[in-house]
Formats: sequence, structure tokens, C-alpha cells
Amino acid sequence: MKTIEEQFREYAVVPVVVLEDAKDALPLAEALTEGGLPCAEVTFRTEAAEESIRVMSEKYPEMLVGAGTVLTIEQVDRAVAAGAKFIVSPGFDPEIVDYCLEKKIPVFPGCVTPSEVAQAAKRGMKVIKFFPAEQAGGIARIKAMAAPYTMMEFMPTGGIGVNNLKDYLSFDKILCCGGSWMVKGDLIKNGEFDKIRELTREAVELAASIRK
Ligand SMILES: O=C(O)C(=O)C[C@H](O)[C@H](O)COP(=O)(O)O
Repeated sequence: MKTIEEQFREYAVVPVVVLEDAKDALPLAEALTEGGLPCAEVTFRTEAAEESIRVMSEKYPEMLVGAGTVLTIEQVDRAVAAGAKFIVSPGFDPEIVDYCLEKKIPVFPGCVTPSEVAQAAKRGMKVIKFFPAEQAGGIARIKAMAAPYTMMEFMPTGGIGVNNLKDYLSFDKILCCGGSWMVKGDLIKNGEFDKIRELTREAVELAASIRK
């Protein structure tokens, strides 16, 4: 059984999804899986997130489905009960992080400063999210922070797409990149799941060509 971290490294790209309607969860899971990325971070920005995680996890048990934009402990509990295999937060909330660590729930909090990375390192964490990646200084900032914190691997998210994926994935301390470019809201809303599958496949091929 592979760890979540091993799966993230293998996928290299984690689709970050905002689902407005849980009816879109299954066609989306199908498109992602067929496109070669059986993985999704479903953000708790919508009412549909919890139910979407539930149906995706039930119908696609082999898929790595987690919850993003988790801002409260109550959301952690709801996400995990629905089947989420990991928790992602935009920032470093010690309460959420400690709760997840205590319950052995894989958690990836967002860190963009050495002080935040220090909080994660102090807790023995080895992987953190880096959000908002492009706006916070991109790969140059990650490299600067990775130098003192040699144990840490990063999951950058925010402003990443086909044009800059290589900047990130070429650095060996990048576990994987999160991004929404293959699952944009309009594509989901308009039922363009063939397009999502195609963009996913392109992302997989691009990542493989960078990491070969
Ligand atoms: O809130 C969270 O927990 C998040 O995960 C934030 C998302 O990762 C980014 O909003 C995705 O950024 P884009 O790829 O630029 O759309």
C-alpha cells in the first residue's frame, strides 16, 4: 500500500476542484481517472464538497480523494467521515494541524514563510503546501526556504499551469503541484468532461516529460 506522499509524487499534479453541484462529482471522477490522474482535492468552498467527496470515494475507491480549503476542525471531521484521505488548508492553523496529527489524518497546511515552515518542522512534518505559490514568490522562494529546512518537501498551489509547471517539478523538493487548470469551474458547469479528460491527459504527459 503506497503512502499518500508516494501517490502524490507519482501523480505529480493534484487537480484542485470547486464543485457547485454534487451531481458533477462522478463524471468528474471518471474524466480525471480516464485522463490518468485518479486524484482530486475537493475544496470545502461549496455546499456540495462533502457530498462530492462521499460519492467519489464510494464509486471510485481506488481514487485518492481529499478535502481542500479546510478551515475548521468541524470540516475536518465532515471531510474524513465522507471519505477524504487527506486534508489541505490554505494556511497554517495550529489547531487544525494538531488535531489531524493526533488522529493520524494526513494534513498539508499552507506555509509561505520560514516561521510557518518552522511550525511544521517542529511537529515533525515532512510535507507542506505552499500557497499561493506564484503570488508568494514561486519556485525561487521555495528553493530559498528548502535550503535551511532540508527535511521538507513542498506542494505548491496557486497560479500554476502548463506554462510554469516545469519551473516547479524540476526541483526535487517539490512533491507535486496543485492546480485547477484542467478542472476549471466553467468546464464543470458546462459538462465538458471530455475536455477535462483531455486537459488531464496533457497534464500527465507534461509532468512525465519533466520528471523523466
Ligand atoms: O484553499 C485551498 O486549500 C486551496 O487549495 C487553494 C487552491 O489550491 C488554489 O486556489 C488553486 O489555485 P489555482 O490553481 O490558481 O486555481
